[in-house]
Amino acid sequence: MNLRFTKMQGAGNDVVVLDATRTALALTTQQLRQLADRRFGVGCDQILLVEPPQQDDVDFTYRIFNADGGEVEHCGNGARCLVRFLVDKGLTQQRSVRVRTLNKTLELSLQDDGRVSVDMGTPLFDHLDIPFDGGGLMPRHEGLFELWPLSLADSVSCEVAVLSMGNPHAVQRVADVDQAPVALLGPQIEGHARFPKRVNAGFMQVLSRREVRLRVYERGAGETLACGTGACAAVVAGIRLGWLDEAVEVHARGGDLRIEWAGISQGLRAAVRMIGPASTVFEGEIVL
Ligand SMILES: N[C@H](CCC[C@H](N)C(=O)O)C(=O)O
Repeated sequence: MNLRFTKMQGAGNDVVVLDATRTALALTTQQLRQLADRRFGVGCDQILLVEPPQQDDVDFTYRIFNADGGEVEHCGNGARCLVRFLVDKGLTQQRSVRVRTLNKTLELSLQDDGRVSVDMGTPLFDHLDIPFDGGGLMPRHEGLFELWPLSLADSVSCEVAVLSMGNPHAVQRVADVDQAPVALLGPQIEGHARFPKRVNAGFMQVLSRREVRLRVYERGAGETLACGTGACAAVVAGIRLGWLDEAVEVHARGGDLRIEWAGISQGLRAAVRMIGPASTVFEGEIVL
């Protein structure tokens, strides 16, 4: 099969975008993995498949596949790339579009400065929604947001905040992200038994109440240069834990994201807003 694709990146998190708005496209897990492979394929962290809407309150369906071929619920950096793709390809005449993922409806808006603003929806904290197995332990009292201990190999343990942005996240605070053992602990946290659907593992260094540095070992992709939902999860966790204000600059290794969540002043059901870059790197055709 010859397949046209567009290679894009948002803060260094790179994606392959496939247009299935006019012709249906069904790729096997093996084909997805090959597409994402940096030697045998194009190479990317995630593959985004754009399809016609399945419901009348959205403009497109937005499907996301990790480099391991698994379909997932959300990709924040990918969402920014998506609206840039839709506008550049003339698939929409609007500068704002609504898209539906597996479990979320997102509003994406192209800003005059070229960055993209995304309404990332409401974070979820109930362990069943993440999902997270607290092992019979429950928050010490209703509504308390706290860190949970995870036992790892060689008697190592860490404490993580757990929450969902539609996809699962476990965020820990570290003194220095450059020194954080992401390669060692990331895979152990990703596959930890307390996360039935695995998890994205965030490592956050708090520089001030309005600025953090973040590294994320992503479920199904490994460490990426940025993780949009990971940035949202880290800021929401930091706000609920009293470390951060309601608007934060997140410095990822591949670029900067602005995350806003008025979850304290407007209640936990407030939506998270993410603003950041998105750009096309190249177009091509691959033989799968
Ligand atoms: N690895 C994530 C999907 C991509 C998320 C990330 N690339 C983003 O920008 O949000 C997961 O399995 O939930």
